[in-house]
Amino acid sequence: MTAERIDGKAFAAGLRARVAEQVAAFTAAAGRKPALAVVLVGEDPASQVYVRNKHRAAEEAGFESIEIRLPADTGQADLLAEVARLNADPGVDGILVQLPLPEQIASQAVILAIDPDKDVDGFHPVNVGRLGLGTPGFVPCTPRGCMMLLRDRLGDLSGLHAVVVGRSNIVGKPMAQLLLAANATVTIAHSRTRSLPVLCRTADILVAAVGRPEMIQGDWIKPGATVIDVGVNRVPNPDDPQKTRLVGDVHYDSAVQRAGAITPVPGGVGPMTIAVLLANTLDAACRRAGLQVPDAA
Ligand SMILES: Nc1nc(=O)c2c([nH]1)NC[C@@H]1CN(c3ccc(C(=O)N[C@@H](CCC(=O)O)C(=O)O)cc3)C=[N+]21
Ligand SMILES: [Mg+2]
Repeated sequence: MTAERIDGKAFAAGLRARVAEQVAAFTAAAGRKPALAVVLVGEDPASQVYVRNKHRAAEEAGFESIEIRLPADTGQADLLAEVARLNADPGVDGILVQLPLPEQIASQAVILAIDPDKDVDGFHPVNVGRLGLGTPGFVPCTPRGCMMLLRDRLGDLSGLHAVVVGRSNIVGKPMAQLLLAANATVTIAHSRTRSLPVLCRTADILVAAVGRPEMIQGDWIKPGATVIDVGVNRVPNPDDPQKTRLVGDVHYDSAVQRAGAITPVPGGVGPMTIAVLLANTLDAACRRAGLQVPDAA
């Protein structure tokens, strides 16, 4: 059996096109473009690539894209002042502070300072609480994108066993909440979980978000399962040590022989993250303008 490849890149392109249409409708109704502000502190090369990609995707979809770059030695107070300025700016709908932040800055303090109604990452405790309660709020982009791919592939998730490997605040925990809200039976596994391969083999849905390159092997996968690989790991390229290669948390070549469907890396979950960021920003703009929030998926 060879798994179907879940084309996140194509799905994300479709989502971005739908968002672009809704952005045009918003701009006509509100008399201004919806606006996303992305704050980058420092010069981490990977972060620069992500921020550039977000900027390009936002402009292509018709958003006003505001990029704020601050030096690597920026103090916490200065970053908080920047966030306060963006909170107070009525022309800004969504605020994203790129993580990780330099070590002199406590990311929790920064996240807490963002207006929850502009928190398009869904990282603010108010939005984390809303997700837990099942009340309207912003859902983190990566898990929301994974849910769109799962619903597209499987439809109703009721009663399926979902195993989420990884318990981070930005992926594992919110992913588990979303699966639970969709009536899946959810297990959260992590680095201390005993008999992880045996547990994974009971999963109808396996979400890999541990940040360990190619950790999950084909023989950990239940035949026919749907595998969502959230990992984005840069590893040395064996063919050319000067270069790196992007791999997931799943060993793709062995997993593809067991799974029913699997997301590749790159081209799976990553592109969805950016498309959902745009969908969340449009939601924020509509809510702030008192317009009806369009259906994203
Ligand atoms: N406040 C904040 N919000 C985030 O959402 C956030 C963040 N900080 N910090 C970093 C992580 C990571 N992240 C990704 C976005 C897109 C791809 C993506 O498009 N990946 C492409 C490949 C890109 C490449 O080649 O490097 C793919 O998987 O096909 C990956 C990872 C968002 N993050
Ligand atoms: Mg862990």
